[in-house]
Amino acid sequence: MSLISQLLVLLIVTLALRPLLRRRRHRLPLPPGPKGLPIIGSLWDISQDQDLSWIRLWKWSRIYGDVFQFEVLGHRTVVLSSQEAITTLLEKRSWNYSDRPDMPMFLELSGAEWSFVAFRHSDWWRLHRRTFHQRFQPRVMQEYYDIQRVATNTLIERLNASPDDFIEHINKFSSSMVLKIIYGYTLKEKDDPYYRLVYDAMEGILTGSNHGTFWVDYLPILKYVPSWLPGAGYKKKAQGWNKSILKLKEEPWSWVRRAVEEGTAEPSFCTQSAERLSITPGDNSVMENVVKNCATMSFVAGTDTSASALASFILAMVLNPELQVRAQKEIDGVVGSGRLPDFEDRDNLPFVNALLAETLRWGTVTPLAIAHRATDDDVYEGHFIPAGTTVIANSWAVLHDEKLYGRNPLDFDPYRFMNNDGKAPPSPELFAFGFGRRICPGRYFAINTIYLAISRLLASFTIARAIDDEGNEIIPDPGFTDGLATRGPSNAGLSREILTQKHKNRHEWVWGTGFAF
Ligand code: HEM
Repeated sequence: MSLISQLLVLLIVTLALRPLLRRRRHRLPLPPGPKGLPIIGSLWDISQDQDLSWIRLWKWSRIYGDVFQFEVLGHRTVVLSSQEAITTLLEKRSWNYSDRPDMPMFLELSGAEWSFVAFRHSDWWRLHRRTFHQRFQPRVMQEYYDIQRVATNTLIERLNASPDDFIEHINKFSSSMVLKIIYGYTLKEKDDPYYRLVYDAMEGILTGSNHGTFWVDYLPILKYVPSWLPGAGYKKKAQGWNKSILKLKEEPWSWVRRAVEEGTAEPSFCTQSAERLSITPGDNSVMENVVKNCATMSFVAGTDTSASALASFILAMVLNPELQVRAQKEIDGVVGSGRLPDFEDRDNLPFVNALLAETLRWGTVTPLAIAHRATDDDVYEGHFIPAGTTVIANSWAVLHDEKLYGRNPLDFDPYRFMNNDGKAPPSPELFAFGFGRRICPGRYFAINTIYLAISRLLASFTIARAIDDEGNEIIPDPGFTDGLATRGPSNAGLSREILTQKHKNRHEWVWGTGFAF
């Protein structure tokens, strides 16, 4: 029998026997869910539904409940869509839900072995998390203020010079900050190699790490299938991503290494961690590898996420000009026109804070967070959750729950956070950054970044609607992209409608309250 036939037989036998071999370890029923077909389970339903992944899961939750399950190729996934279920399982019982499902597409085939976001719950993951946390805990945040101020001012200058390129400017804004903090590297104005590198790798990272996008995540044996076999397109995709994903780890680190050798290195996450852990860059120690992994992880995690939140904010301002006027009045009243808003102004800017909260809620950057996995068998409200189950929290569903955030959750409405009767809804920060022991460790830095950018943009510009050839305002479609991290303007809503108006009377950034920086 040829190798292919052997592999196919092995595959079919594995799939057919999986349900039979699975022990029924508990008498309680599994959570409700779609029945699915023999062997493939709900794969057909999933592949037929063209909705964004979190909308599809939200729709299923309306049919099967806030805790439902489905099976694909013998792999069980439980989806949590309510605050109660997420808090109980992922927060209160985080000892059992801090593992990750296997992500062979991402970690092995695409070469992202540095990505500790995808590591199993293990000592190896703990070592990375501790190393990262040292430089991203709240008490360190002030050390980054100057870098955040300079990056925000540069963003304003770039927007003023070429407003049409606003998507590129916000991308550069967030990557310039992480490059500086992590490697001590200053982003070049044009053709920066590391900026290009991270965006070259981004498609593979966002798609590959979204668990379940590829069958191989459900059936890891498929990673051994030769890439020339029909249907093995995922392997070719992974090979295409592999090069830039690997380079992401090596190239910026080599730059730091050279800078250290030449005595020109600026203090950064890399140099400070190396000093603290007595590593010499290039010594090939275990800890050198850990620091390199953490650095690469931060470069990636910190680049697209904050940029995505800012893109959603800009879209929200284009859609809701009256909110912008109100926020600008608040800023003018508190800060005046002689300087830009700063970190210490934050407590005095309640409406700007409400805009920030609503941006995190409405434009949910990571709508399905990142998949967790149950380590041991568990029971929730009379339903059995077997060990090994993948557990997905639908953060988007919770952040759009009318019971928590009031009416019209699809509308951008910061007033929902301005309630003075003591019944303000829960802070979106509780759901926007993941859960339990795997909660985003970069969230303090991300919130500071978004706050400063929002408040300084509002103080500097009025973000106006584009005008079409007939003189009518263009109202962009608030479309969101699919994947691990989404984007408000999606390069489809705002950019397609506004940026492609390049040579017409288009999107307008009007110089605002008239101060200099
Ligand atoms: C708006 C900005 C951001 C959002 C919405 C966001 C969201 C998330 C989410 C949902 C997770 C998964 C949590 C879970 O598994 O439950 C995560 C993990 C992570 N994030 Fe962020 N993040 C943001 C910014 C950042 C930044 C700026 C950094 C670093 C500088 C960062 C570093 C990380 C790391 C290292 C992990 C992996 C944690 C682990 O698996 O233990 N994030 N983030």
